[in-house]
Amino acid sequence: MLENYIGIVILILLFFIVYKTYKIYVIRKKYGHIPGPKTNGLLGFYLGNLDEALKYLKGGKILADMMLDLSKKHGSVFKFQILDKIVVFTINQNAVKEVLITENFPKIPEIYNQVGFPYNERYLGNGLLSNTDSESWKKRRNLFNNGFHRNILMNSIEEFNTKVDSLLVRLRLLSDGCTKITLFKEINHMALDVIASIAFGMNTNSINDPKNELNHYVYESLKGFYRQTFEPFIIYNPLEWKFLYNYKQIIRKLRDLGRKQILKRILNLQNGNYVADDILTNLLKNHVDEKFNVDNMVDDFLTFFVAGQETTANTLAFCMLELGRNPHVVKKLREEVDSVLGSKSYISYEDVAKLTYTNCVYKETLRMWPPIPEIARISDKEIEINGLKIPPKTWIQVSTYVSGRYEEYFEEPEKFLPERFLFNAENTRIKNYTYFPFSLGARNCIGQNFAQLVGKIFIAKFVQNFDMTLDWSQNLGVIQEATLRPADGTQCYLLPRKN
Ligand code: HEM
Repeated sequence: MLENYIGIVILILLFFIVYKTYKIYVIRKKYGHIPGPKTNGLLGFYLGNLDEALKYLKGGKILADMMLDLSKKHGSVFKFQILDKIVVFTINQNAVKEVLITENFPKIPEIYNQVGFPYNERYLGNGLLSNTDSESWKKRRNLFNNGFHRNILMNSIEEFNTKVDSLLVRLRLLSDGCTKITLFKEINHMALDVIASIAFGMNTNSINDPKNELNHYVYESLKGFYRQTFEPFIIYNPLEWKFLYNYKQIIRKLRDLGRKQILKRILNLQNGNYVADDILTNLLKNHVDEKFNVDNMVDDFLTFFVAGQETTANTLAFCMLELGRNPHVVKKLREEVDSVLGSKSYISYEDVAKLTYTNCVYKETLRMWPPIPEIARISDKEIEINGLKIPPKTWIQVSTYVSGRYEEYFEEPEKFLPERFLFNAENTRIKNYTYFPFSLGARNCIGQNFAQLVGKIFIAKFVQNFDMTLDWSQNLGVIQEATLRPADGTQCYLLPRKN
């Protein structure tokens, strides 16, 4: 009996190995005409370039650096293999345009389902970011486009100022020159408050009360989510089941919070009217399945925090790191800020438009340190890149990180040079489709104006108010989880500005 079972298991295993071998043989042949890194021996046949990727990670580098090194070696289009998957990577300008704009190839369900439903739990669900069905995405995007329009954001300028000011008040209390401050953490709280307030009319005050429920659950939900990306087999490990159970509870609590908030808004009860939680929960039940779908709304509620909070905070934490390394940039920034604002603390929309150099500093930060370094899509027709035919159903990866550091596109790419974004009369300094930290085309970032506004206001007010010294003992490198982030979160010491 036992021998029979073992025999069956061996047969299934053999069948699996033969199937995988054949599958890998076929895809390697299919993409044989595209250049790319070699794989090592028999193991390399099965694992592809996984060993090289792991070497980068173990060496404290990020995968985006591996792509950069490969593009220096193989040019603007190459392929790499991870297990039984071949990905075509490109920073070719025409290809970037074709993939993201002209053809607008679909998002890859295998990747975005992990964002929507990690461990089969509804997280961002079918929200804007993770939605892979173009028709349903279009309807939702149309719903939200207006809310993020420049004119609407202009009307919120006071609130942007207020939230940044709240953070400045807190930083002032810590600016004694010897208290170590982790700027990423502080800015992350502000980013949550500003999204909560402007997008949902919520007053969260994470800046002074980081333990508030929303901040806590968003933070914890992201932590668990990252593990899925880098430890895909966690679900099969019984020792991790407790973690998974707790993680799912966190997501459920976060979604409950979102549901209640949305209902409060819908029922227009938020203006000081207290509604007990259990009443709200009952109201909620009655609203499900009516003409609007509350679960879909919760998807987007979470999406705006998950897509907007960390990206905004990472960018500003990177920016502060670069300012710490480049005092001459701070000097120039201050000259601009002083001439536009003087001692004024309120920054109007018109002021923001005048902060040209500040804008360049923000853009240069995103060139070097885009929080979302690469984007993958799946082709739904054959395309040609540099004369190479790329078959339909190919995973194609494009990368603003690699483009932004590619010498053919940006001179002295390792240097932080905001001036490169000061456009000359012909507006030709930045080559087309080489810089896209907010992505391009129909599925670009809906929050980009929002992020830039809060970013520029923060940078201007920060240099207007503080002298910063970086803690040089911190890890000044970068980590790549779901997003790129300064490894130690930009640790520094602050003093009130002297001159
Ligand atoms: C510096 C800050 C930010 C950066 C660098 C950034 C970058 C991006 C990128 C690259 C994408 C495309 C992702 C993909 O194709 O998978 C994206 C999409 C998105 N972002 Fe942002 N983002 C930022 C801030 C924000 C903010 C503040 C919000 C909202 C408050 C936001 C909301 C979204 C949403 C909802 C999407 C999905 C859009 C769609 O597919 O229709 N982002 N973002």
